[in-house]
Amino acid sequence: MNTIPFSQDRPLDLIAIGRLCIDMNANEINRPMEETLTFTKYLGGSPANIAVAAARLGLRTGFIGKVANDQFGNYITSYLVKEGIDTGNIVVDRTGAVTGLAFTEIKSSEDCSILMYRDNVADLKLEPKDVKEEYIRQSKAILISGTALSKSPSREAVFMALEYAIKHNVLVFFDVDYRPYSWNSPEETGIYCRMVAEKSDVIIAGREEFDLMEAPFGELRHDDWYTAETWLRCKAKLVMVKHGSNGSISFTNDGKTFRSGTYPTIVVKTFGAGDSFAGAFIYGLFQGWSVDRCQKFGSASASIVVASHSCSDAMPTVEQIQAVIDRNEN
Ligand SMILES: Nc1ncnc2c1ncn2[C@@H]1O[C@H](COP(=O)(O)OP(=O)(O)O)[C@@H](O)[C@H]1O
Ligand SMILES: O=C(O)C[C@@H](O)[C@H](O)C(=O)COP(=O)(O)O
Repeated sequence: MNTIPFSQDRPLDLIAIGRLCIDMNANEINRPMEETLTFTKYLGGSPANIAVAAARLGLRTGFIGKVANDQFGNYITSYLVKEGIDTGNIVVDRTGAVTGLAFTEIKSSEDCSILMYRDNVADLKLEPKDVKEEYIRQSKAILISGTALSKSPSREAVFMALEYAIKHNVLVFFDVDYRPYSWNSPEETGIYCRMVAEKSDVIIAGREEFDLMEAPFGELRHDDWYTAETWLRCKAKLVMVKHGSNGSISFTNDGKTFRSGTYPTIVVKTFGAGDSFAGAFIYGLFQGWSVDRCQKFGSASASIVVASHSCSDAMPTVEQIQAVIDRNEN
């Protein structure tokens, strides 16, 4: 029996919901932003990156989101189409909102940061009426990205998607994807993310992100076992705690624990690890693999993306990920 039971006979495997943006990644790496002259444009936004990862691996993937009515918006939609992602539920904003931009600074392989331009962004203008019950009903799973909860009306749109998913037995993946600049306060983040986590089947987050959700409700433990107990007591079947270059640990509702380290790689930049990890991990769950194997697959995928210049464009194929695993096992 699969660890994660998906509804069968649905035309789509995964629908991601939330941010569709642009990454501008510094071409002159190992330099501060002040000295960076040129950037390369890529599709960005955590759920967009995860959707590309999933589609490249062969999952039938769709997206619910809102893009600006401009050239960047057109670029985003056409990139997704090229990747075979269903864009029929991506709405074009008509209020003059803009595309979110992430300028990345790659100072060294350990020291990277992002300057975000996210005032009046189209992705956070997604409205409940943009979320179609019939579309969600057609999928085996949805992926909610926490940043979409940071502002209304996107927040309500996500809750609508969550309720439709529960109603139609669509599995809910929740990636907390904490981006402080999107929120008014850590308490606000904690409370809204907690409301989604309580109803999610699979929760994927870093240690600090779980701390945020646990913080407003008692003593902060920074403890993966406490985290697992907290969320497995709710609806979660699987809790994944990511620990950056120290790997990850996951817990399932049948009392099992799985650990994964990382694969050796030449790191160009740190970002993109979480999105590639999530995309490949989710793919593995769809194949009915053991959690252990999914976690290794996710980790191998991340090792490829951190060694690349981009996030979305660098998402690997099954064969590329398997080659990393094989190389390290022989
Ligand atoms: N420097 C690295 N080298 C190899 N793999 C890495 C590295 N950093 C992260 N990973 C892999 O990516 C996974 C997710 O990374 P993490 O940094 O925790 O996510 P996020 O990017 O969301 O913060 C880790 O559990 C690990 O498997
Ligand atoms: O999510 C964004 O808006 C920016 C991403 O496209 C970016 O490249 C990134 O930070 C990836 O996130 P991660 O995988 O959690 O490191």
